[in-house]
Amino acid sequence: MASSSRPLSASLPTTHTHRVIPSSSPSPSSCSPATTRFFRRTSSTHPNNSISVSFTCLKAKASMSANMPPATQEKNVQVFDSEEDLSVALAKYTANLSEKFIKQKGSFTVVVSGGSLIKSLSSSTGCSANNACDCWRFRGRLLNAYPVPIPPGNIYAINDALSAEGAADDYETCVKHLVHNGIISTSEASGFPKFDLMLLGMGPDGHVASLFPGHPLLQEKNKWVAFIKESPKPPPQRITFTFPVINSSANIALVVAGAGKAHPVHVALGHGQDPDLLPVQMVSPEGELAWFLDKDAASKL
Ligand SMILES: O=C1O[C@H](COP(=O)(O)O)[C@@H](O)[C@H](O)[C@H]1O
Repeated sequence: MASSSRPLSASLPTTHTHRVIPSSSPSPSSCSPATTRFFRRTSSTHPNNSISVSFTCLKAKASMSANMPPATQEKNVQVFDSEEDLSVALAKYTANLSEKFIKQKGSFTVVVSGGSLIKSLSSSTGCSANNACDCWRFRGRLLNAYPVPIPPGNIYAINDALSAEGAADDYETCVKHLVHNGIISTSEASGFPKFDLMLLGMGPDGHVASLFPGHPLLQEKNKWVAFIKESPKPPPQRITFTFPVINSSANIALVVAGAGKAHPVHVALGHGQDPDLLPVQMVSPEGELAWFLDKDAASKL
C-alpha cells in the first residue's frame, strides 16, 4: 500500500483504443504519516518470494460498444487490444482517482495485488517487476509520465522475515496504526478500513488476493488481514486482506489479462455459470468496481 500529497497528474502521451461499457449505476515501524500510500498487495507470498508491485499510466480513448450483452452493459468494463493499452488506461484511471481523493481529503491510499498485474503494469514504466517498488522509492516516480512524490515510508510491504501468522498480525497492526492516525479512512457502513483504491488481479480459478474457491477464509468476518498456509497455488504460505476489507474499498479495479481467465470473467460478469461461487463474484466495493480486461480475457463475453 502507499500514499501522496500531489495527485498523479501529467500529460497523457498516448492514445489507445479500447471498448468501454460505462457503469449504470510493512511493518508497524514503517507507518509514518504522509499523503499517496501504497499497500503493496492484497495478498502476498511468504516467505522467500519476491513481492512486486507497480502500474503504469496513460490515456485511452473510450468508445462505447453497442454490441456487448446487457449484463455487461450494467458494469464498468473496458476491453483493450493489448496489455500496454490496458496499462495506460489503468494508470489514467488511477491518476484521476488520486487527484480526486487528494483534493477531497489530502491523501490517496492504494492497495496493489501481486501476480501478473505487477508484471504487465511495470512493463511500461521502465521498471522490471522485481524492481518496481525500488523505482517508486528511489526514482521518486510511480509512473514514467506521472512523477509522484511517494516517500519510501509510505509504501507498506509485508515483513516476510516473520511466519505467515506473524506477518499477518504485523500487517494488520500496521493498518490499524494508519487507521488510528486517520491516514486510512474507516467505512461508516462496515467499520473496516476503507482504501481509496484496490488494484486486484484474478487467477484462472477466479481467486482474488489469496482468497481461493471453497476456502474458509472466504467467510472471514472479523480479521482485516489473514494468513493461509495451504494455498492451492504455490507458495502455500501467504497473507491476504479479507473480504470485509476488500469490499469496504471506495474503488476496486479488477485487472485481468489472458485467455486462461476468460471463464471466470464470463461468470463474474453474469454471462456464465460455475458450480462453485467464485471469489471474484464476491468482490463488491462500497464504491465503483471497474474491470480492465484484455481482449483474450474478454473473449467469452
Ligand atoms: O496468487 C495470486 O494470483 C492472482 C493471479 O495471478 P496472475 O499471475 O495469474 O495474474 C493474483 O491476482 C493474486 O494477487 C495472487 O495472490
